[in-house]
Amino acid sequence: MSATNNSDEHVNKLQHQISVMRKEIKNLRQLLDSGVRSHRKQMTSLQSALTQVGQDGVPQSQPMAQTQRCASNLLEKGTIQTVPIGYISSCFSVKTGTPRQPTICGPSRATLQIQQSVFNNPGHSLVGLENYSHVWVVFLFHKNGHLSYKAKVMPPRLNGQKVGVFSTRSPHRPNALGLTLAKLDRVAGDTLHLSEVDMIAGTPVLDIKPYIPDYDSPQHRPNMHTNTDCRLQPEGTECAESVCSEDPSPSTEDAQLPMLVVGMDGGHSQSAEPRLLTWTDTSKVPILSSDDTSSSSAPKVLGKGLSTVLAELNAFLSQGDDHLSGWSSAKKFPASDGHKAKPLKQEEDVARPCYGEEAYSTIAGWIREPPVTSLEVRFTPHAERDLGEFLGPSSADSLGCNQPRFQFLRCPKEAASAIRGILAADPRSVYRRSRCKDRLFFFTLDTADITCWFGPGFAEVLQVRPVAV
Ligand SMILES: C[S@@+](CC[C@H](N)C(=O)[O-])C[C@H]1O[C@@H](n2cnc3c(N)ncnc32)[C@H](O)[C@@H]1O
Repeated sequence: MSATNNSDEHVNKLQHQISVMRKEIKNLRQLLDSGVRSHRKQMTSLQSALTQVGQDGVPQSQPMAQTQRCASNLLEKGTIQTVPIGYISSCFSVKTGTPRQPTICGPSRATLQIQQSVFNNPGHSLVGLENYSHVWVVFLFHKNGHLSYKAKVMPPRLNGQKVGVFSTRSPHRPNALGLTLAKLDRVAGDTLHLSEVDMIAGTPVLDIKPYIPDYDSPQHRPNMHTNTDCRLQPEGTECAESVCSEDPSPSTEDAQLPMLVVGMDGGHSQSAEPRLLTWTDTSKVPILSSDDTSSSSAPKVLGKGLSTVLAELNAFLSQGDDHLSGWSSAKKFPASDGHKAKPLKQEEDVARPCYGEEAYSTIAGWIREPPVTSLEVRFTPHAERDLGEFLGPSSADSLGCNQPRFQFLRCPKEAASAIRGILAADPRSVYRRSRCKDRLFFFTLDTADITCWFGPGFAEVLQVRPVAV
């Protein structure tokens, strides 16, 4: 009897506990709901507040993380609030008479001071830029007068003929964005000293990027694994065997580009990076010695030792102007000054040729000699087979089966080439590279999901699967 009473009591206690817990859960749910509601409200007001910035100039005092979340939402929709990083002071005050392109008038000079409202220490944002001779300036045509634009325009030099606005550099375009490649004469603290500009005073500048011929000039681009000939491999059929093997020979394009690359021991007092000197017009570049410069292999030239290269360069230059015929701008080139190792300080006038004498562009040494080495890329036989299954976008379905099909890439061989390029450059973040070395790495290329892993000095593709639809 007493045992039954005890178990009844126990059941009652349990039931009571359950009902208390239910109440607590209900309360928690209510709290959560109201929290979510207020969070949503906050988000909406943040978004509308953000859209106001720039229109009324009121700075937002919202928490950073929330603001960034909202800003990224806006970015994804293509809505951005631009904040000029500075305003041009230039020798041109009105549009009339301002050069139509920077190449028209080299001595056209300007300065750009980075605004303190953008960075607490504006000068910090320019550290390293002194290694470059040219910068892209992205700016607003703020004096367009009206914001109208037409699909077809009449470029002055076409004398009345019309062409599509996007085939021109007309200021009257949607978004009124201008792009000028300016010469960077000097960086002094928070200020850039420029020449070869075509912007009027007061022009709001949105961004500055270093000019890097390897990225920005097709004739200077290194071999990008793009010379795949899909015709050698019937699309999606017999590719599997050799689809992933590396091209044995360098591209002919590579061989034809005798770009002179000279390592300069800039004796840089602030950074250990060497500067590279590259001739911008490779077609006019005299070749120093067939062994060293005809192959356009920058690391090879640099690998020789800077002093040897400088000695060779000086020897070449001291041979006189005869060797420079057909290269008129170089005749005035200040051979010794321009090539001597010279400390580059931010606040110092850099020994660069004056307008009309420059025949080169310079870039930071780490662009071509980065501390991150490129990786060897391998495919497992399994991954090769996977990739060989894919068809090109226009190939006829073989045997009517449901083979995976690329949308953009022309054939598995081209895909293998793209994968090689991506992995050789080690796409991992610094964090992943150091902290999660052993993790599998996934990425998507066209319609293929790629799985790989990284070992010391190599990346190996393990699997290539069609993207799940
Ligand atoms: C043809 S645009 C080319 C600008 C730039 N190099 C580009 O390709 O985007 C150059 C002309 O724009 C005009 N211009 C320069 N700064 C401007 C500004 N802030 N607002 C409106 N027009 C400007 C000048 O008349 C100049 O001759």
